[in-house]
Order: sequence, then structure tokens, then C-alpha cells
Amino acid sequence: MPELLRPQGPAAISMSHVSKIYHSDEEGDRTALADINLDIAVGDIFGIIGLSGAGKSTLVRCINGLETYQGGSLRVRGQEVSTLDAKGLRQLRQRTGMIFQHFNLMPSRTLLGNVELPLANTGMTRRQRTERAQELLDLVGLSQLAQSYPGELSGGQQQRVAIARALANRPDILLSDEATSALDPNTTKSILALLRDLHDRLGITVVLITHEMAVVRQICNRLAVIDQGRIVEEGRVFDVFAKPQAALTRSFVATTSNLDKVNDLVEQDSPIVHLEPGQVLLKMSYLSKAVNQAVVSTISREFDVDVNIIFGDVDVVEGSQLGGLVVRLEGSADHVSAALDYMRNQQIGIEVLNRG
Ligand SMILES: Nc1ncnc2c1ncn2[C@@H]1O[C@H](COP(=O)(O)OP(=O)(O)OP(=O)(O)O)[C@@H](O)[C@H]1O
Repeated sequence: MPELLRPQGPAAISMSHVSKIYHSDEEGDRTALADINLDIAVGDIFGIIGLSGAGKSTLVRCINGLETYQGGSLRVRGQEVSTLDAKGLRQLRQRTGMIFQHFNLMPSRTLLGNVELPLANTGMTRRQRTERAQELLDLVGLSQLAQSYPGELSGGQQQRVAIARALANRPDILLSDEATSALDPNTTKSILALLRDLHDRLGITVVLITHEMAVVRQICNRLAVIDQGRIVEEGRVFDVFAKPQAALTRSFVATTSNLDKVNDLVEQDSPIVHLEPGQVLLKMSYLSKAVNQAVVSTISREFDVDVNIIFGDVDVVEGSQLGGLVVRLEGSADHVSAALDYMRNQQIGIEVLNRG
């Protein structure tokens, strides 16, 4: 969603100074969340990324009231979660769907039976429940398999059933806890595309917990990076990818790009990166959404500098190009220097890796 269109009204989820400490007689206290401040707006697809043990699952479990928190304020749709009674918690969970890494389907029930489960005790007749479940299976592209059992399905199909089940009570928030971590890359892509489509069609806010930056890049508009229970970076996906600040964020961003491979090639003295006198090995990356797209042809034409592309990794994120190129520049010293100045002015990040 374009930043200007982000709703200014109450956040879907708002956290201020939230902390969570697990007490254990054997292992002592363990701080899982420390001073978390985060606003997730209505309509966001918000990625929360961190390494194993960072506190991601604890965070989502606090959001839907499965865990208590000790300090700060955590509001979902404006309501403080810690003050909800049993009925309030039930309503919170009905309006907050959740999907998991291992799908958590009931093996003894058909797909229809699984999707019908959350509709029990909602005042719907049996027929209404069946119709609704059929409609949901249709929504995730599995209406033909209503009478099959989870064990007969692939992982991606099982996750689709889990998504249908999570949407049964028409939630306006969907929490996804590592929902694609057990899936292969192609299935991951199709599940993320489904989540994006459901977000667009139903207007739901999605909170996506993951340890994979490529997942964030594919569908999120904002993200927060969590490290040892603390948020170390937060912002729009494009901005964080273009200019990651924290060391952990930089290492996550590096996992999504092949550009850093060039450092290994330089170290190994590979012929691919050998330079003749006067040549420059350069990493160029997009730092802004407003980059002049003809930058390569402009520098060769205007500055009489040859540009030889060694690696390329450009993707479209939030409608703008993101990523960069590793190139070998060749020209007179003055021309190369003028071309570098030109690129800096065009909001291209430049890093001279080596000079011949
Ligand atoms: N029930 C619990 N009792 C005690 N400590 C816990 C409990 N649940 C989590 N922790 C601890 O809290 C910290 C955060 O765990 P959490 O599961 O939230 O992290 P995570 O980022 O989701 O990791 P993973 O991706 O491995 O699930 C860890 O140090 C973990 O050992």
C-alpha cells in the first residue's frame, strides 16, 4: 500500500513498551520481549522477521491473548488485550485468524469438516456451516477436494485449508506464524500470492512472522526486525531493503541477493573480476524509488565510460526497482570519476570494490 494511503485512524495492533518474561524455576527468568513499540495499521501486510528464539512466536501469542505480557500496553482494534475477560478473548480470537508452520489440521476430519470447526457454537445451522465452509474452500481453490482428508494433500494444499479455516469467522486480522517455513520455494510463492490476494479482496490486515527476508520482500509493505526480544529496525519494505541500518537487517537483506557473491570472487582472485589498469569494479544499488532507469546507458553515452555487467539482481518491490548491479567500468580516470559523481546524484548507492 502506498505510504500516503495508510489509514491514519486507530491501528489494527498497537504495542507500547510491551515486555514478556518467562519464569522458570530450573532455568531462571528469560526475557522474550523487551520494550516492544510497534504500530500495525489497518490494511498492512506487516512482516516481523528474526532468527530462531528472537521472540516472534511470543509476540503473536501475546497479540491473540494466548500469552500474557507483564509490561506496557498491547491494543488490538483499540482494546487492551490484558484486560479482556474470557468472552472478550473469545471474540478477539474469532476476529483474529491464525495459521501455523505445520498447518494443525485434524487428520480424522475431511477438509470440509476442518473448515467447519471454528463455526461450531456460532449460532449457525449445520447447513449454513457447510455452505460457509464450501465457500471458503472455493476461496482458496480447493472446492473439489471438500471430502478429502488432510493426509491426502500436499503441504501447500494443507496450508490452503488452514487459511480457509482461519478465515471462517470473517476475521479482519490474520496472524501467520512461519506459515511457509515447511514449504518448498514454489509452493511458498503460491501461498504468499494467495495471502496477498485475500488481503486485497477481503481487506484484512496480515501480520507475517518469518525468518526469511525473501518472504517479506514478496508481499509485505512494512517490516520490523526483532533480535533477542527487541525491535532493532522498522520501516517500509523498500526503504529497509535499500538502506538497512542494523547489522542483523543487513545480513537478512544479503540473503535475498546474489550481489555479495562478488566479494568471494574478489577474495578468490577469480578471472571474472580481474581488472586491467584503469578499470573499476563497482557495486551499484538502488537507494530510492526515484532512480533514473536509464542510468547505465546514460553513463556510457554522457561520460564515455564502458559498463560491463558482471552480476545483476533487480526486483520490483512496492512498485519500484530494488537491488543493483556489479559492473566493471572502463574509461579515463576523469570520466570514471564524473560518472561516479553522476550516479551518486541519481540516488544510486555506489561501492568501489576494486581498482585495476
Ligand atoms: N513457554 C516458554 N517457557 C520459557 N521460555 C520460553 C517459552 N517460550 C519461549 N521461550 C523463550 O523465549 C524466547 C523467545 O522464544 P520464541 O519462541 O518467541 O522465539 P521465536 O522467534 O518464535 O523462535 P522460533 O523461530 O525458534 O520459534 C526464547 O529464548 C525461548 O527459549
